[in-house]
Amino acid sequence: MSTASHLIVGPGALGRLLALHLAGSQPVVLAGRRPLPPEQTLLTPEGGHRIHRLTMADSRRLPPLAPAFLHLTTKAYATEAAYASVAAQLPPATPLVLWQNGYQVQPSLSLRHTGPVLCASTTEGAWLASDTRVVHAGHGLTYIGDLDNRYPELCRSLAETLTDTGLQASAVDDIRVRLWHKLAINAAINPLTARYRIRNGQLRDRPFRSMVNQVIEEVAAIMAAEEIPAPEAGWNELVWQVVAGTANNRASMLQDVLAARPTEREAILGPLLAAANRHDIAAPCLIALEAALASPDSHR
Ligand SMILES: NC(=O)C1=CN([C@@H]2O[C@H](COP(=O)(O)OP(=O)(O)OC[C@H]3O[C@@H](n4cnc5c(N)ncnc54)[C@H](OP(=O)(O)O)[C@@H]3O)[C@@H](O)[C@H]2O)C=CC1
Ligand SMILES: CC(C)(CO)C(=O)C(=O)O
Repeated sequence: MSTASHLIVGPGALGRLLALHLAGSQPVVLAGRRPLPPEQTLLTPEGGHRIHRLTMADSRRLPPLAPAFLHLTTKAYATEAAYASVAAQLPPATPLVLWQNGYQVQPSLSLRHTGPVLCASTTEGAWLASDTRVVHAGHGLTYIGDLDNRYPELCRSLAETLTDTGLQASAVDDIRVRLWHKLAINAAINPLTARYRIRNGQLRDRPFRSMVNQVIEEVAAIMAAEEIPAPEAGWNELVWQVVAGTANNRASMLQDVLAARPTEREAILGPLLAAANRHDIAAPCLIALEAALASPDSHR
């Protein structure tokens, strides 16, 4: 049985970014559902490149492995299926690391998986240029924690490993709050940019600015009811800072809509709408965005 330290399932933008950072110093296996060339190139934000020959595997037929970490880097809507396909092939106590945006898979898999479940919330940015190239668009920060704070040492050790490879990471004891803060940002930016096919910075213009502010108002009320502490600078500042910092970006949800792929709307809007329902809070803007994105016309 191989002692590959990191098994990464989901060889997309984030999975390859992670694999190509870890590969210089750690045993890594990158697993997916379709064959990819083992030689992979990472284009760095500084304009350089790193090439590694990665060990690739079919996620449905893994070689015998006992990894120190199983990283799931699929989109939120594909994560349960990816987990189901690999979990039975691995020792049940294998630590799992969930890299998804939103707050959908984190609570359910934390309950279901028998080993430790760590959650990563990252502001790294990556996109795929081809089957052999991933572009690291911008450096970010990654927070690692588990929902019940049962594995602080494991979180620290993973954060140190990631930082050593060039992905700056910290272990935190409030990952739930951090995931909800990121979800607030994604809820205010992604659905509107996807619905109106605009770049993030255009949200500052009329008529979108007031729509963003209305979404923030609804999100803030839901967060308060869920007892998620507001960021120090307030919800408005949190969102508008990210809009300014990513003004030229096409948000991931817009990219998904343009490429006719499913979006992560359920993982981002779903937990907010469920909480609004639980606390009897009106959320007309979030409901309208969810309905617009759920409609088959959203991809036209
Ligand atoms: N990219 C980024 O910069 C960031 C991404 N994130 C989050 O990370 C997650 C992943 O995003 P990203 O990397 O961009 O997404 P991608 O779509 O680029 O990658 C997802 C990968 O998962 C694979 N996959 C899907 N189902 C399975 C399965 N059952 N078994 C194995 N592999 C599977 C897909 O392969 P296939 O080709 O077969 O469909 C694809 O390679 C998302 O939740 C996203 O929100 C968070 C912060 C930044
Ligand atoms: C922060 C933001 C909105 C940047 O585009 C993002 O996370 C995304 O596109 O999903």
